[in-house]
Amino acid sequence: LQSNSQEQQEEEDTPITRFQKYLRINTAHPNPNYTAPISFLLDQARLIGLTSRTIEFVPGKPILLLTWLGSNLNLPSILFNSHLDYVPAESEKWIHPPFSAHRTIDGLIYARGAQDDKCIGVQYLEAIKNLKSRGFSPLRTIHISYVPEEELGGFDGMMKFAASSEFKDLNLGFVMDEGQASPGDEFRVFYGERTPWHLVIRAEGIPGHGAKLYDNSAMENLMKSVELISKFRETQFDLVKAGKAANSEVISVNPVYLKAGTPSTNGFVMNMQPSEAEAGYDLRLHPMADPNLMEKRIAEEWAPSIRNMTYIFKVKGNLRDNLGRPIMTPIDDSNPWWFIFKQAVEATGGKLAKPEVLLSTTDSRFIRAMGIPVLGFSPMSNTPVLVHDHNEFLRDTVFMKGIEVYESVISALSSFEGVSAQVI
Ligand SMILES: CSCC[C@H](NC=O)C(=O)O
Ligand SMILES: [Zn+2]
Ligand SMILES: [Zn+2]
Repeated sequence: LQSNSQEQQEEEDTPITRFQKYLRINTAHPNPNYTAPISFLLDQARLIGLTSRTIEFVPGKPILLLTWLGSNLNLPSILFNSHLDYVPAESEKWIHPPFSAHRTIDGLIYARGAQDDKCIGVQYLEAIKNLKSRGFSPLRTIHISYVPEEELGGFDGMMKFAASSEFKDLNLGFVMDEGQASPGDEFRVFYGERTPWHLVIRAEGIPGHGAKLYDNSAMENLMKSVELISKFRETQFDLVKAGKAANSEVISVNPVYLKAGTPSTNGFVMNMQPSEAEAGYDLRLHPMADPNLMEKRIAEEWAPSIRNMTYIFKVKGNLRDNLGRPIMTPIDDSNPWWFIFKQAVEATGGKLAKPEVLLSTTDSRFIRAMGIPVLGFSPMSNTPVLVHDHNEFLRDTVFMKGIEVYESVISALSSFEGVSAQVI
């Protein structure tokens, strides 16, 4: 009986079943399907009455842009962004298959992407659909973007889009992008995020017999650095453990690979000390961190040339905008969007937690770097943070509440007339 009612439930066309359909389209790396989700979204957009455009900066990696024109085309527009891709999932380690979007009797929807970030991609559309059916008409133009490749750093997605003339022509005044779930009653909101530096350090030395003790081998030099980096990591982690800083307020540095040794047919040659060794690290820097100080530490302590070491950055995100300011969206009197957003959330009975800097990284950084204010927000309260984890889920009632929150947020932001000219 139960399975029957579940099947019936899934045949209906509701916001929840549309969410499930979107989740089931496999957009996991390394081979995300970008055509299927875009055709799904285009169907929705047509039904709702939004205009659409796809732009392809990199072949096979399209961006979908949906638009609801405002009544005053002179005012800067607003953008709601989400990404099409999600990270892979180890199916056999999940309690429900990650690509089936199973909804339990209790209303939990298990799926890769349920939190990160297909929820918001559908909620934006559902909210607009409801606003349209209530006869609302926006003053400012509303855009919704669906971008590829966020999970790989956005280099073939938002980075190219943000640098384009198409983006400039949108004349954006304010942008909303993904946030993160909140285990408590309050919604979380992000005004900035840490910047990624992907660092590779390399040591070279003369090879030698595995039985010989000698100075300056590649391995010895690399291991010295590994120890120093671990010590630095500990100083940062200690601040967090002592309650002196939040996780996102310190500099994190985590080893992600080690590469050394001379390969043989059954593993590695065991009696040879190798002539080259390298290690990869994922660093994340708070926007207020000093990038010059960090690079000095890397050059002088972690990869000093006097120990035959070199370093390169695979990724080195900017910490400052073109005017030299830390890349953060103001959340004070200087940013009226912040107050409109906050009021709109509170009007639905929602409460906001103290605004935060995000631990990880999203596409927002490319937009903030251009001086456009961005808030990161995914309306998921009373929900454990399961981004990139096994058993990612979202409760149906939380998803539905999020639609209501976006109705309020979208209508408020798109009705904002702007700061009136100052009277002298
Ligand atoms: C090099 S930026 C990578 C972006 C990625 N975003 C989500 O997890 C992250 O690792 O934070
Ligand atoms: Zn995401
Ligand atoms: Zn992610």
